[in-house]
Amino acid sequence: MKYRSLNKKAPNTTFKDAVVRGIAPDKGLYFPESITPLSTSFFENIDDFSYEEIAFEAIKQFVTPDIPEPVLKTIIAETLSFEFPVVKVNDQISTLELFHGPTMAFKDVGARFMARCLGYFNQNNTEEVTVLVATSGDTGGAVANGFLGVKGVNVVILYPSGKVSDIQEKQLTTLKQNITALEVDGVFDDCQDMVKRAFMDEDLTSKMQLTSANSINVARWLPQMFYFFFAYKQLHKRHKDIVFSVPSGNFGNICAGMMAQQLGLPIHHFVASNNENNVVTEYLTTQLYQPKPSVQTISNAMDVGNPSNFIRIQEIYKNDFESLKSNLSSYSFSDDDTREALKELYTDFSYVADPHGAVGYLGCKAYLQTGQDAHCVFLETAHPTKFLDVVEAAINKKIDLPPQIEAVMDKEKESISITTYEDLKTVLLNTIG
Ligand SMILES: Cc1ncc(COP(=O)(O)O)c(C=O)c1O
Ligand SMILES: N[C@@H](CCOP(=O)(O)O)C(=O)O
Repeated sequence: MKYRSLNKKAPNTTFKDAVVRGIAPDKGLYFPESITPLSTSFFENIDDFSYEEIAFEAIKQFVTPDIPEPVLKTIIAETLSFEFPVVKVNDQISTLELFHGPTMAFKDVGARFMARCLGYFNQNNTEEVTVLVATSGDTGGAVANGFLGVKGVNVVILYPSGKVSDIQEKQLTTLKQNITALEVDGVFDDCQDMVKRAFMDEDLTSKMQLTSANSINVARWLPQMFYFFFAYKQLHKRHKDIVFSVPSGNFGNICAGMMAQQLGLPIHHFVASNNENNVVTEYLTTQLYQPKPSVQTISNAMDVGNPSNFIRIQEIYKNDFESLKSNLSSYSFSDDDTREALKELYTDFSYVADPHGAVGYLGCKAYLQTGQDAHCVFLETAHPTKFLDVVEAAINKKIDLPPQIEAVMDKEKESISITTYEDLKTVLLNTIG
């Protein structure tokens, strides 16, 4: 598969080159040159396929021949070594739990998949690669875990100081080895802007090979398609019209769902569930796309004011507003709404959600209230204990820590504080270059 830049000013390139570069030379996001739907018989017989086989069919066209089929099978088997259960909430709503991986957020799949692709591409390479990551909470931990100890790879994580949960901060600042954490005096969008600027900076790119492990990187983004297939396999016999409510920030996850739909997965509709960072909700109402500075919320990983993947969504729907609107609804909720939802899920359904999942649940409710006869699945994107204070206060109950979280609690944080892009450059040139 070849990839093209959505800024249209860079040459088309291979999967390998798109992964190693992260972003195109013209600053555009890479997008597959073509999408070939899977056969109808694949969907008719989906029950006969294992998750690994489904994932293989879904991603094969996007990564071969750069990743040969036998290597891809191994990468998928190693990536998908945990559960993806759908849990019933009530007759009209279920949740797809995506937090059973090592760092307990949905980012584990993409991070592990990308780390292995890069490891494969790098096996005979003597030059080191520096992976730059901006995080609003979960990507950093997942990438740190996925890339820990990978030969020839340095990881530099930028996170907004004071704006990630205590446990998220532990996950991204305590691993050390080839992982460096930079605590930025700013918001997530500042971190993301610095990362994107670094890719265009010849002072850096002439001295080091930089790539990204955010969803801008196709190897981090595309494996997120798998979730939608796994939910469909679990639900399709019981429910005809399946709707996904995706708690959204950088819009990589929902955009991966839209790619799954392009492959032919029968998804009835998408709901982009937002906290008060609601650029896309407003776009669908006003048709004006106006990125704005992010505001801090209790669903902090979605505190994004300028979602990177919106351009890919526009591409999927060919910049046709009506076509997008017929496939996507979007709602925005306050922190008070989110706390109420956490309480309601616990009191009425004995389900302990995290604040991001709670926003997804509210999205399902809002969509179903429009009178739609469908089954809505909200993605439970992180484990509730990652947001311990918020969740325990909302449900008025202590919750047990799983071993993955327990393991980081007493580890010592190590980070470097930075304020400006020049600070980032200095760190990269002095520590890594
Ligand atoms: C727990 C959680 N939920 C939702 C999101 C939003 O996902 P996306 O950025 O793909 O829209 C994130 C961060 O990406 C997250 O960490
Ligand atoms: N919510 C993310 C922000 C970055 O999203 P990504 O999918 O583009 O990596 C986070 O938790 O860091």
